Amino acid sequence: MPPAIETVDLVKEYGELRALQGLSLTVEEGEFFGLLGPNGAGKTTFINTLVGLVRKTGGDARVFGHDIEADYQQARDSIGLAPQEFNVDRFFPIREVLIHKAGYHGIPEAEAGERADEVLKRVGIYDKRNERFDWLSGGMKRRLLLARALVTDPDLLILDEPTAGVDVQLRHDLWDLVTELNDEGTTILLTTHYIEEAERLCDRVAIMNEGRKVTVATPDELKQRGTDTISLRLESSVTSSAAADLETELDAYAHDVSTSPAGDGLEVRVDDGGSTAPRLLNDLESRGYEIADLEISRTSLEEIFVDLTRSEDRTVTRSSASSSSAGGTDETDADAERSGERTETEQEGVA
Ligand SMILES: Nc1ncnc2c1ncn2[C@@H]1O[C@H](COP(=O)(O)OP(=O)(O)OP(=O)(O)O)[C@@H](O)[C@H]1O
Repeated sequence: MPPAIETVDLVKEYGELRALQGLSLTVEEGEFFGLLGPNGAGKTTFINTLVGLVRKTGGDARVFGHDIEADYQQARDSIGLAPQEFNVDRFFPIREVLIHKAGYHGIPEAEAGERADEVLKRVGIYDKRNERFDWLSGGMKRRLLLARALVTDPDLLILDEPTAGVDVQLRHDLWDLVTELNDEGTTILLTTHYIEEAERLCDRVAIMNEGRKVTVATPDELKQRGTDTISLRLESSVTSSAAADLETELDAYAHDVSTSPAGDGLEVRVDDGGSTAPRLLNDLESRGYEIADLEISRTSLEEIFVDLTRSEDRTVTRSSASSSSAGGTDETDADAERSGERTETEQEGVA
């Protein structure tokens, strides 16, 4: 079976700007794959390229072995996209929106109706089926985007920041639902700014920055790249000259040693806190320090992410904040013409 997504040297230029700079990425069938990166890293551009909303400038991309340009329809039919932005036709009841979507992908009307009901139930807004998009709450709108992505029963579900701005309860509901879908065999590509979300859900994550892949790894592998901090409280204080000596003495395994202002606290940064702590305790006790308390903390995935994507002129969105992006389409007329989906009646602009 070919990979769910395979891109080789994928390039997208918007005029002078290279939003994707030769991105090669493989997502295996059945994976739950996360795409992380600061604002403007190129995540939405990558997704929009896969679904034909943005025309690549160079490189290759295949979805389940179908070339996204030469075999556009097969590639597109296998993808369900829940985009970042609300782009739903506001004039039709939402059940009809879903039926139109299914119809566009070749599903007969009777079956489309059944599927619409099924996915509306699945995302928990079946009782709203005859209402228009504008009448739904923000959380219900997110649910609808997911229902629309699911109505074609896609093999690959792409979620572009599905939980941006939703409340905690809905976030957990959505997590449960996408986990269930993945367990049933749906491959999932998720972009998110919530590092906790990626850590909790994804088998592997790719970290992107400025249109390039920085790394691909499991969340655990990424965390192992970080350092641990051993925090100690001492019975007596360390003088500043003793602290400088300690730093030299522990140099064999400590990246950094710092003392608290009162001198009775020490923070020692090491690769592996668990295995280093006994040695550190010995070293300190043999120098006459008595330890009152010890705690080990790991570098969080968020800190590693920030380190990997640090850039002078960029503000990285931290996990406590949501984000928004243009993420849209500046597409040329030729692009618009080519991506027939953009002119679908049920959708405004893109999907
Ligand atoms: N339609 C467009 N026309 C011109 N430039 C664009 C367009 N869409 C995106 N860009 C630019 O391409 C770069 C990548 O944007 P993109 O939206 O793909 O990033 P992103 O990683 O999805 O960001 P975010 O996390 O903020 O959603 C940015 O510099 C952005 O300004």
